[in-house]
Amino acid sequence: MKRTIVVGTRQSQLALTQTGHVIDALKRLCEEHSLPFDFEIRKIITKGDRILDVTLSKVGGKGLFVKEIEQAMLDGEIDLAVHSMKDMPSELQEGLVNGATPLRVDPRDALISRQDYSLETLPQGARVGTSSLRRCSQLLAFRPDLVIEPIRGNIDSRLRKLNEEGFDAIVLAAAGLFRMGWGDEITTFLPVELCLPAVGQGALGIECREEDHDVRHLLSLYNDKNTELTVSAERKFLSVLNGGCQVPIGAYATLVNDEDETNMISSPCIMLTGMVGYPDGRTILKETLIGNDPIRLGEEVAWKLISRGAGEILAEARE
Ligand SMILES: NCc1[nH]cc(CCC(=O)O)c1CC(=O)O
Repeated sequence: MKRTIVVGTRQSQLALTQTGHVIDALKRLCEEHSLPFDFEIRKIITKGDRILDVTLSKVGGKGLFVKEIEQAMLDGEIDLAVHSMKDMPSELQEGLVNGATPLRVDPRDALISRQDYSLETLPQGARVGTSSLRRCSQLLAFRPDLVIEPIRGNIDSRLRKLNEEGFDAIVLAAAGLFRMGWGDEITTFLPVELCLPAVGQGALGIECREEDHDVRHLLSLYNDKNTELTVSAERKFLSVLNGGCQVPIGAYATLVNDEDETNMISSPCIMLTGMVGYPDGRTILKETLIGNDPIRLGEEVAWKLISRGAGEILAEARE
């Protein structure tokens, strides 16, 4: 008897597309490993989807999109759910776990501009659309003359607004555009040195019930250890700073060496950069440290920034 795994998803095009990709990958793993599973999609409308017209940072509440999906999972209506890692809350509900962190794709932010402007060549006072305080802070630090204006909605409606609302450019995560097959829309990528990505950007998380051993076994086959390590350092950094999805915080971790001089595999070495900045870009604090343990590393980078005044910046940004 085949078990049908019910996959919950939000209705946005991005959510549906990501969920589709993950189901395809899981089906391939089931074939490879002779696992007897079928898959079925169930769409869920979350609170976050119903209030897209309100500024999300004002509505607050971490994991706005995730809560109802988690309840459906606890109720047994669905068995797993695919989340953009950067939208996944730091604390999952009791009884639920992140069963897999698949291989991360491009973590960078991308500039989509009319007339092929790069961030350097945008005219003085150009209007750039983004609702992210993190993007706003870093763009203004580099180009204080830019006029940053909020732009909300799904990726497709933001691309439409670029033209309809007369923006010179907008900034979106490259990952979402690639997953949608819209990579061609990208004018330039913002280097991570200029615009540090959101914690977990470009990665996915796959949530399931802690006790669901069939699903957890399947998901363990889909996990990417390196992505899991680097993303957990970034997420620890964020949780120490107590950041939600709308704070001027960024972080990006990579593995710096898998081997020591003798070419023996040594424990992975993680390099984590964290940033906190005023939304107007007048000050940006950044810190880079290297370490073996992702949790300690995340804490250390956060404490270092706190000792340099990150707490005051965040308190002001939250007002
Ligand atoms: N904040 C919304 C959001 N959540 C996840 C993505 C796609 C990128 C990703 O998976 O990291 C986006 C769009 C964006 O920021 O441009």
